Amino acid sequence: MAMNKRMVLENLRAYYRQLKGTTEYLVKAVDGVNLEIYEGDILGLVGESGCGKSTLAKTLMMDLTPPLQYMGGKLQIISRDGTVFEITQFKGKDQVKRTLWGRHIAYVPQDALNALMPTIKIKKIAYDVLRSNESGITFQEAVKKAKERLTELDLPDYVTELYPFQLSGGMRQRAVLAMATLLNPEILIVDEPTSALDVTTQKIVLKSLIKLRKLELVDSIVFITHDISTVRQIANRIAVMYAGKIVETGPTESIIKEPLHPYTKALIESVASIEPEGKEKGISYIPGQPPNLINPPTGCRFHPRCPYAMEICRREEPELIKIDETQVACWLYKGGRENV
Ligand SMILES: Nc1ncnc2c1ncn2[C@@H]1O[C@H](COP(=O)(O)OP(=O)(O)OP(=O)(O)O)[C@@H](O)[C@H]1O
Repeated sequence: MAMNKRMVLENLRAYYRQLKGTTEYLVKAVDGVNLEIYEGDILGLVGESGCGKSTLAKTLMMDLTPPLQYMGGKLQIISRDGTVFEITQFKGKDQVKRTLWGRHIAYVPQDALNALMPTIKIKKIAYDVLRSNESGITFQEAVKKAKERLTELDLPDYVTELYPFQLSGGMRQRAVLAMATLLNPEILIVDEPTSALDVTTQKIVLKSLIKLRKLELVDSIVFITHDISTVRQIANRIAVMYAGKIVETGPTESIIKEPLHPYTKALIESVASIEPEGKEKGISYIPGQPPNLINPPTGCRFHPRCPYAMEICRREEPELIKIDETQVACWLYKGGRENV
């Protein structure tokens, strides 16, 4: 089955410029990311805290403000009608914002629960979003569309009449999703959408995300989390990020059941050993620490923590190679899976 690409990232790089005294340091938070996102994907982007997931989300939006800066690489959105947007060729953030945000790509950040202005009713928020795309739309038409979208996400339509502060956490999170997707963007990026919610509410929010996909209100979702067990419930594909790079991508089941990269293995084992109690945010049970991204390790960035590290791993960086449906960047697989 031919799959339509919706987003292509090639060697994408974005660094934080940090000044200590008179010396400038570059924090290489997104450092050569290669990834393809397809129509129909719910892609789980996983990795420990600090590996660059949120920075990658900002880079996908080209929502870059100092000290974060684009450093190179390719970033494309392919729209439903086949238009290819070369995002890095745009002239500044304003042009990206006008052309792409909300229409082709939407982002619900980590602090989305507080993102809505508490003193503006949901219907006014919807009107502003819809008017930005279609200046002639009337207030009544906008409210009607907002009610439809809220209903699609199983929220009562009177939510339009409420202020964000009147909504519970779960309802507010779904209202944010509804508002972010009013213009049916091809791509929706959600950063830790459920981490602040209790388990029951988490399930409801995950259901809303699945619905956005099923109803084809969005084509592809990138779901960012440090929690691989949440991703398992919703994603068809997983991309594993470590120290600014994607180290493995593939179908959810093969990543969970047969992880190839030693980092993915460690990540999955760490979850298996701590469930269900120890899932507090940010806790890592993988021995060692993620590296400093100012001076990351040479070769494979995971080699100092890797139980299988070989000489070549310290010296040379592994490229992503294809093994069945999975892509993995690891020297263990240089000669194919049989070599391991
Ligand atoms: N404003 C900043 N200036 C300098 N470095 C930063 C800045 N913001 C983030 N970083 C660094 O960039 C790296 C990636 O951070 P990022 O927030 O993208 O990771 P993450 O995987 O999303 O983590 P989390 O799950 O905790 O949100 C980290 O090393 C972090 O310390």
